[in-house]
Amino acid sequence: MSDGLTRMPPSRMLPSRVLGVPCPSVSLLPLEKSSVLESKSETCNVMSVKKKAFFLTILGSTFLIVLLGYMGHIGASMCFTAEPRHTNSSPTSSVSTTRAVGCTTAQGRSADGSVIINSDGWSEDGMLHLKRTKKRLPKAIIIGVRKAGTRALLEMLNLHPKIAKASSEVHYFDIAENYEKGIDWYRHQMPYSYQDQITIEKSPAYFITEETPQRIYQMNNTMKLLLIVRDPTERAISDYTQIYSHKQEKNKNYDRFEDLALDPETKEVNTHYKAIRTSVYHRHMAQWLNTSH
Ligand SMILES: Nc1ncnc2c1ncn2[C@@H]1O[C@H](COP(=O)(O)OS(=O)(=O)O)[C@@H](OP(=O)(O)O)[C@H]1O
Repeated sequence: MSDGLTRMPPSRMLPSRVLGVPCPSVSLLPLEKSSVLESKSETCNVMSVKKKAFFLTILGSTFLIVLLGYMGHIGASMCFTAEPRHTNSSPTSSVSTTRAVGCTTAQGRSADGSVIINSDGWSEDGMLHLKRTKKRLPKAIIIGVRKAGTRALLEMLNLHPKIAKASSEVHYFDIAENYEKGIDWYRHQMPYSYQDQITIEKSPAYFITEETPQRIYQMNNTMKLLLIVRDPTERAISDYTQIYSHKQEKNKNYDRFEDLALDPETKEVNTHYKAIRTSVYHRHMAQWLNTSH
């Protein structure tokens, strides 16, 4: 009595290859020897199952590796600081956003020192940002005055889509250690921006630092300088209060404002005290006005 196995075409009954691997012990068997056939078939089936399991494991592992690699890519991308503000700030951004993924550790720079972005929208400096954006030197700087509302001014300006602000105070022109790092370092502190945007940074200490006007002038003599001032006495008190609270946070003592602001002997205003000195605007302004000569 035939058992079904013998009625099957050889190719279905005894696959000569299992997942592309030859099964020689089976492919040479005569069809009529059904008993042998069955036992061999079982052998082959067992082997086939093993091989299938083996190759499925390989396939599964490959899939897992690819999946993990993809997730790793996403994870890496998420580590970077995207600058979503630009997403809404350019008419081209809706197209750019979908392409703005990628990361690499290479430090690619163009001849003028700008960070290069390749055609896929991948940054060459390990940062995630939008295609066609790059780090550019500022065209405007809020130079001060400290405690006069410089942060508010920067944030308000930054509401405009054509403005790209540096996220923190850069202190390039007033701190010698930063200035010595050079113009590329300074550019690197800037946000990614489109060509038609104005990059802006604020470092209120610039206004009162003697070297700053000349340094800015040397870098760009058409730089737009923004100065916001406040009632000098209120500004000095605000300045004192900030430092006082920092001292308190560290459980450190700090003199009273009147003891610092007034000369202890003459009781005149102590213009050597920094909070007062900063408020004598005309002295600092003279430095700026004389710079280009
Ligand atoms: N719109 C507006 N009008 C008036 N005053 C304002 C405004 N925005 C900020 N401020 C006050 O400015 C003080 C903070 O100034 P800055 O942002 O320049 O401070 S800092 O130099 O960056 O530390 C801080 O002053 P004090 O509160 O006296 O410390 C802010 O309250």
